[in-house]
Amino acid sequence: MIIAVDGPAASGKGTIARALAAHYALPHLDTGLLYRAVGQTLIDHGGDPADAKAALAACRFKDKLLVDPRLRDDAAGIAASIVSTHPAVRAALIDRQRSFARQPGGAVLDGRDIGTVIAPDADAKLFVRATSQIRARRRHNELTARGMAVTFDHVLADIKARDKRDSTRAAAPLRQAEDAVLLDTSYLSIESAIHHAIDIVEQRLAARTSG
Ligand SMILES: Nc1ncnc2c1ncn2[C@@H]1O[C@H](COP(=O)(O)OP(=O)(O)O)[C@@H](O)[C@H]1O
Ligand SMILES: Nc1ccn([C@@H]2O[C@H](COP(=O)(O)OP(=O)(O)O)[C@@H](O)[C@H]2O)c(=O)n1
Repeated sequence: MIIAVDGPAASGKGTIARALAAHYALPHLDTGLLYRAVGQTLIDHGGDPADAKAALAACRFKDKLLVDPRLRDDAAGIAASIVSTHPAVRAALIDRQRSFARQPGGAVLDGRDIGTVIAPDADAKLFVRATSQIRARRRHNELTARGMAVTFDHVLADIKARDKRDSTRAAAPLRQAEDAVLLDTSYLSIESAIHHAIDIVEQRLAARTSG
């Protein structure tokens, strides 16, 4: 079974994808980390994320970078959202994501274009959203808990800029797949968001077996 979980920054898609993976005993891939690794490689080497050629070269990052905690920083997120606008970067990362999705037994992937581009044939698709204020509050809490000195207003501005870039880019923009189920987590606790997500997947599976 392939489960696709998409949505904007800090909507809760990673939390939901990890919980679904644990519930169904499936492997999970946070595809945002791949773009963050490309962004971080450029930060480390003084490259410009807007330079498509430099960004493509940075796609050859070492796998050990994927566990580097710096990938969770704001700077890596912003650089990721710039490198991800280059079609050549998206193309360089596509095989890895598609083969993860198609491994025997299936997988859960979360990102921006899983339901639309990476796994359009996924068995269940969720589109997770929350208001930008609530997402900024969550991300701000997360960053300050990690000791980063960043203001709420700064995080909110970053989230809005990233939303705009992710949804207006020409290559694989952030959008809800037609057959994805919308899950608004704005006023849901983590537990209840996970509960709703499992319900959605169960309904999809039931519809598939009865249809
Ligand atoms: N429903 C929720 N209510 C409150 N906090 C949440 C909820 N879902 C996720 N979070 C918290 O918000 C932050 C961002 O969640 P995450 O799942 O990493 O989002 P995304 O993968 O969409 O960027 C994390 O600190 C997470 O624990
Ligand atoms: N499948 C994906 C995943 C991430 N991305 C890009 O990578 C950036 C970082 O993704 P992320 O999922 O780690 O970001 P958060 O939602 O966790 O803040 C996003 O802003 C997107 O621009 C993408 O283009 N396609």
